[in-house]
Amino acid sequence: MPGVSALAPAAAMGAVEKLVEKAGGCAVIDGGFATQLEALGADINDPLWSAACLISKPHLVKEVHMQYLEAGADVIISSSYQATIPGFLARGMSLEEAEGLLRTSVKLALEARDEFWKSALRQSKPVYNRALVAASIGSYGAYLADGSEYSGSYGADITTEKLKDFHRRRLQVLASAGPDLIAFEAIPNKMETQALVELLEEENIHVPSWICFSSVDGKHLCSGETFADCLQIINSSEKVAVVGVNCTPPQFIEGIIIEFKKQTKKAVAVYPNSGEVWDGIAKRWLPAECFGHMSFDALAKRWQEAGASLIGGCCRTTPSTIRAVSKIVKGKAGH
Ligand code: MET
Ligand SMILES: [Zn+2]
Repeated sequence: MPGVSALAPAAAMGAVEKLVEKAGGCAVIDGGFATQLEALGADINDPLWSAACLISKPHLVKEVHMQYLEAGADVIISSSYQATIPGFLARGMSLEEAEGLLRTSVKLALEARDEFWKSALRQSKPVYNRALVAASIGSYGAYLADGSEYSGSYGADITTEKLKDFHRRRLQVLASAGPDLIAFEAIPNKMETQALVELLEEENIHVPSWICFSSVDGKHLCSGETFADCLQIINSSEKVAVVGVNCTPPQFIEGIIIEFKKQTKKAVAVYPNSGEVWDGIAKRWLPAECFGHMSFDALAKRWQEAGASLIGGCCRTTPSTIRAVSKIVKGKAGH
């Protein structure tokens, strides 16, 4: 059954549908995680990127989660995007240590959520919902850190089976660490989409997933393959509750939502980047190409009207972006 109708009884609703309903039809996702870690002084110029902080600065990881919760995020995404077992092993860690760090990423997000929720209840702040914790899983390309994250070209030797093997153990470890959701982020091609859908079945993962693609032209995945082809694969899976795009320029999002709404009944999540472009060679952000005169939050209102059920931000967005998004999509002042 793809998706659950708006009239489904509460008992039949999944965690995401319940949250979206509680949030008034549109839930807010957090913003750029690595971006905010850097803003707090962390050095993420590392093959493990933001996941390096799991080793050196776990208190900053928790602090970033707290800041996004405070800003109004209904979903926070763990710091495991670029945390991989082979990545940690290459750092000289044991398998136990590597798996422990993956679990730590979920634990830090759960602790932040629980502490924040406790204090929101104490202060009876009705603007907040109890947030969900999504365990982040980046693509194989994010692990390679060679630019293929945004090209989707994994080379002739890569097969669906190899991609499943790459993702298998991390998925098992993260799913067993107690998150509310698994968030596959910035998936750049169809082969990886197929691998993830098959893996969720094979491993019989009970935590609901979302799969978000990245796009550089607003019409295709980074690989050039169509959203329609990938959504068809995902529609057949009951394990995937949400589909969407992240780390994609904001000017493409409205068109993408319209396309997705034609192709799927699943809830649609969008959390674009700021529109700045990552130059992987020079390792710096280039200024945003013009996306009209609209601010990120004004665009978010249009994404909501176009049918997105979850809206947030990705790289180069910050807690103030999320505060503004939360205000505009929930129509509530006061964060
Ligand atoms: N959740 C990750 C982050 O915000 C997504 C990165 S997309 C390249 O750091
Ligand atoms: Zn991003």
